[in-house]
Amino acid sequence: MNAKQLAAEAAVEYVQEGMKVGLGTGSTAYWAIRKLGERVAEGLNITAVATSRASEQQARELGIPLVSFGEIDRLDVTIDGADELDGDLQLIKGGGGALLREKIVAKGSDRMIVIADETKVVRTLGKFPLPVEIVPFAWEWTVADLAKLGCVPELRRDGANLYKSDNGNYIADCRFEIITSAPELALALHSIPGVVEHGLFLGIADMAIVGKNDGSLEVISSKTKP
Ligand SMILES: O=C(CO)[C@H](O)[C@H](O)COP(=O)(O)O
Repeated sequence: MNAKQLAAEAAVEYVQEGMKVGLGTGSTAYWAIRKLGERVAEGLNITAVATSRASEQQARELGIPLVSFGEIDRLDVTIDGADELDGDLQLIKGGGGALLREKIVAKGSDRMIVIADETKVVRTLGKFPLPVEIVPFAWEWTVADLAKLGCVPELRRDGANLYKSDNGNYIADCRFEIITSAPELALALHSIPGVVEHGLFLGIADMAIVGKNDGSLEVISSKTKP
């Protein structure tokens, strides 16, 4: 079993009968959805919402019952991957382009469990370019404003075209040398009108389950969330 699958399957053990579950996006979340599908096939009764069209399709194929956001007001748990995480459970997400939906779903969950392999754990965030979802309108100005924050922003591409998120927006991948204060950066990003959301997840994750290549698991718990 690879390290991503190991972490994902350990996280799925936290899902109990009757729970409302947020399904993450990406190659690690894929394994969690797969395992959840197995448990549903064995009789586990849950409902779920997905953070991307890709995860929604996977869940449908596996027979995981999906509900609309109008039918529920909160989720019990969300299981999702990350591009980087530090020891304080600050995350960079959005490598798969789903950061806005992922943040909405994670913030609407009583518990967010991050699943990752050990390569995602860093001392300081910033090596992975920070994904920022921006509206297409006047994107040139938004990208110029992002550059003023000390990064090199690059609009994500999808072959010959600009990449569009499930929400119809662009993603600017912002290359910082290092992110010295993620909370300050988050505030600065939200002050730019064309920014819809950014991939810094601060004070949102409750625990991370990290799979290692030697087959072991490390659990990092939040020091700030009760
Ligand atoms: O934030 C995400 C998608 O928007 C993913 O969780 C993140 O990119 C990690 O992906 P993977 O598990 O494939 O490494």
